[in-house]
Amino acid sequence: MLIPFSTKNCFQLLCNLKVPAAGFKNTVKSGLILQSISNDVYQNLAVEDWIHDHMNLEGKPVLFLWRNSPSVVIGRHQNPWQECNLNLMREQGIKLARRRSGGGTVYHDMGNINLTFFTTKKKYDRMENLKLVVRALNAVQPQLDVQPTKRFDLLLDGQFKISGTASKIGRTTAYHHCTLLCSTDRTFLSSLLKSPYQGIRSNATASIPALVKNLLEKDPTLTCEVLMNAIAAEYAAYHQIDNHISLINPTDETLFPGINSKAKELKTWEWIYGKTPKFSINTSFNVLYEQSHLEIKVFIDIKNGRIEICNIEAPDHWLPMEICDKLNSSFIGSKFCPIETSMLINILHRTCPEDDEVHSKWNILCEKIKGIM
Ligand SMILES: Nc1ncnc2c1ncn2[C@@H]1O[C@H](COP(=O)(O)OC(=O)CCCC[C@@H]2CCSS2)[C@@H](O)[C@H]1O
Repeated sequence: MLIPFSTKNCFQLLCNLKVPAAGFKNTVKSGLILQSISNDVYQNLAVEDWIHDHMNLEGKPVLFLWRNSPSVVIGRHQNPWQECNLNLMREQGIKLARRRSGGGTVYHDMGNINLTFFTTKKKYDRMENLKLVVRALNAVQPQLDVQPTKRFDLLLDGQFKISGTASKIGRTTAYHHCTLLCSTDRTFLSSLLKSPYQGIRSNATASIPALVKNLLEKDPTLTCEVLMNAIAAEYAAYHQIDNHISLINPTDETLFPGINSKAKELKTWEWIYGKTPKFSINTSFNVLYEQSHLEIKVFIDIKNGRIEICNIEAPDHWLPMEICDKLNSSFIGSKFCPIETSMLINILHRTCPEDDEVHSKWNILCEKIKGIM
């Protein structure tokens, strides 16, 4: 449902945004600049969904500025096991989010700015938006050499990526969102975006790795605050609107009715992992058991994030096939996820409570499988 700008809802939006009514009438021709007070990636992505689904952007473009606590954001059609180090992320408490737009995987932290340009489908123009960002950067530092590329990245000094782009085009409205690296932890970025998982086969969209750099490394005055203000000023000038950034709270249901359920959906396992395009894993592990080396072969098919086919093969003298197959069949239908695997093995143990040796061998196999989840 589109909620036009002039409805009660939008009136509320503008009031709550603290835009003085008179000032709004006199100075604002069209458009809004919003900035989130939240650093939660799911809440901020929910704001994008809400604006996309409910606002009538005809003649009233919106710029949304937002930053997140450390998170990895994958594209709509990507495979997180292929794109990032999920074990490291869990260890470090890094959130994983799947966005609704296509494209590759990026890392966000408080040193990365996200910009979402909302327009009607007709007015959607990524190059125009990127040129606006370049003008803003040059307004604060005229010496910066920043250029948009054909794939809508922004490159610093002709070689370092400082911004990546993705977009979503709906029936009537569209948005183009991009990152801007100001002072992100680059070491962390590259270690998180390196997948340790081997033998994955899939048709999921693959990311295009690039050399990245922070703007602050080029000029220490280019802080996130300076950059956000510069972009807002350039946006206001370009659209001839008031240079005012309205702070919004993405959990405010009076402003965005239904937004919390959008954030909740974006946080679910079913959305983040379950939307992964079907894939398979063909790999092997070496296991040391009582001084001998064993080779364990693994073939797994995963659909909607759940195990569809599972063939774990151990040497028959170590674990007879029928015992190994009990483990294989217990995996069918379960989430490709270490927590679910731990629960599953506990249930399986209860089917033969007295056999400690089998338990320990199943445990060894499960620990190995959890390592690739
Ligand atoms: N934050 C950030 N900014 C720019 N480039 C990055 C970033 N994080 C990682 N990278 C580099 O880009 C590639 C992936 O490039 P690739 O071109 O595959 O993907 C993208 O650029 C997607 C951009 C999505 C922007 C959205 C805006 C709001 S929510 S996320 C990655 O391997 C790194 O080398």
